[in-house]
Amino acid sequence: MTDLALIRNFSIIAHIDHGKSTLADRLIQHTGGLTEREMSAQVLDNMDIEKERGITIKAQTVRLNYTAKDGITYELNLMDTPGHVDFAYEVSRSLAACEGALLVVDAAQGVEAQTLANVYQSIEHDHEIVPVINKIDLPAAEPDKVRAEIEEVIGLDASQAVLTSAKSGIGIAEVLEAVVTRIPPPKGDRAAPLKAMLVDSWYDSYLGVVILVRVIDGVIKKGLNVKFMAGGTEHLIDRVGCMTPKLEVLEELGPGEIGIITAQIKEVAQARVGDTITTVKNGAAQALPGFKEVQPVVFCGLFPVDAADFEKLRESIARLRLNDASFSFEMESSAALGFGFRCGFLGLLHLEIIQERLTREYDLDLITTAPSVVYRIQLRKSKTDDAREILLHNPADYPDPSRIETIEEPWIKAVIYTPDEYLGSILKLCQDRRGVQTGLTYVGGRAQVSYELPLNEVVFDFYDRLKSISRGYASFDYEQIGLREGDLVKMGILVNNEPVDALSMIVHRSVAETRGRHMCERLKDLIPRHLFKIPIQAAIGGKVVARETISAMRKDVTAKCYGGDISRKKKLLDKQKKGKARMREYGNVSIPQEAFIAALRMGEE
Ligand SMILES: Nc1nc2c(ncn2[C@@H]2O[C@H](COP(=O)(O)OP(=O)(O)OP(=O)(O)O)[C@@H](O)[C@H]2O)c(=O)[nH]1
Repeated sequence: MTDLALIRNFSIIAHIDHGKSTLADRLIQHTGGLTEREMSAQVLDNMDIEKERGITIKAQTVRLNYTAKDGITYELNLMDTPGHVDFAYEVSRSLAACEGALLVVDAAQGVEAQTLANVYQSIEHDHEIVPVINKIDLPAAEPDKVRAEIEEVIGLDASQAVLTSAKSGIGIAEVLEAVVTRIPPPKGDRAAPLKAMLVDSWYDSYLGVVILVRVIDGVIKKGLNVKFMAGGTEHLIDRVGCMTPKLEVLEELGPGEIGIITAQIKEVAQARVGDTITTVKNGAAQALPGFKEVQPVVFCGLFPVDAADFEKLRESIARLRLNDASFSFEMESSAALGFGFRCGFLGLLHLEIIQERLTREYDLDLITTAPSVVYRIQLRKSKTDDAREILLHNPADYPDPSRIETIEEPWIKAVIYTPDEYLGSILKLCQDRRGVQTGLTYVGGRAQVSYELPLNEVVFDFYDRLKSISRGYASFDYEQIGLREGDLVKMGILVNNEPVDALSMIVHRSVAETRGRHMCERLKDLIPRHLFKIPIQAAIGGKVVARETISAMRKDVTAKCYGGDISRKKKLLDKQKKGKARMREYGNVSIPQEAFIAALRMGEE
């Protein structure tokens, strides 16, 4: 156990790409946590997909032993936080485990939407915030301007901001000194009943479920019987340690310390982020505040392209779920797609990550149906059924419209930060997505716009569109603000007069016709011609709101080689067959896999 006065717990908050992971790696290197050789790039982002996309998904923590200028060796616990809005709750728990934060701002880009969102959270946790202006090596760096911006926009004193280049290693020692001298040590009582916050958990193939904890009061050690207060389960601690970033086994973790424990737990679902850990005997009476059950907000169906892969998909999903308790799945069957799973995610990025891992790590070809949010529907009484409330996760389960009293949809509050010249197009985008503007301010040639938007309008491609119309300069952050009633209807898509349930979606009546028209136009381009004419229709109830027709193909593809080289003909047929494997048959129409996702991108409106 370390004396409380010598502990510093801090996190790094930053907008995506401002250099958080690079700085973290430098701090580890400087304090000797790893030798140069062990120092593979970006130690903290240890998942492949994280590395590829350059974003942090899971919070990780490392302990650094730093001997400061005063000659004293301090225990620094550096918490890496996820850098994406989908993981906001995990961020809030990581922040709650610290007393301070380094606020990393890119010297060329300045303050961005996500910087603001995270810094306000950090302020709410009463953190001491140390501004770090990074990337000062860039020719476009303007540290003085960024310093002024931090003061003006966030209201923090930035006169003592540390200037760094994490890439070339400038200012790293200064950052460590600032952590020791400016961030306060934790408080805690060793004699009090154990109270530790479960900050994060992940699955390790050797250790089983590993739990990251922050001890508030008391002591946690091997052999202790503990209770997870929200989860209601009891476990025997079999290992206590910390990451340096290698695992180092410790005797115990005392108040104020951050470290890891294992307890023969098989699934991360049992170790819920934000839970309070106490002893079974003489434990704490009250749990720590702030625990929340995470709920998936975006749902979609995942179906194997090849029905024979269903079992493999089931196993792969179950395995992924061992390590990610925040996504949910249940079996679903669709008339057109056969057997698959309805899965729930924290957001679109989370959806993409899971989908990508299934495709890549488990080698599965998947069809993803239209993502949908969760709607709350009040049903009227019918002859056979009482009035009741349902939660709709799947457009295919949309009830008989005559029974619907009200439908409510989730809304978000979004903050967009953009250079002035893109403001007009951004306002139009938000307006087209049924947004309600709630604020607009200017700071140094940049606009900060706040909008309330239906989540349903954001889940498809809002972020991509925002990035493309602002050439990547606009940034976006959101939080959920609850349900609101809306005039929402189910729009079905018929291909050759057959409903394709995987393409049906819930839309607001005011935009249904436009969406329906776009969808039909897109499908017309995406579905190959057949030997017969194919009508594509968008319909609400029995009413067709848009229609396109794919004209018939004139000739059989092999007709060209009639009487010619037989091997060429065979090749063509093979090619066709391969193409077919990635198609889905609807009645007698083949729809390529890409059509399912591509058709959902709303595109220019
Ligand atoms: N020129 C320059 N580039 C830097 C510096 N620090 C980081 N970078 C680069 O900026 C990019 C983003 O850095 P990361 O450390 O991955 O950013 P991050 O903030 O951790 O990103 P998330 O994990 O997505 O939040 C990388 O290409 C880094 O090499 C710096 O001081 N100077």
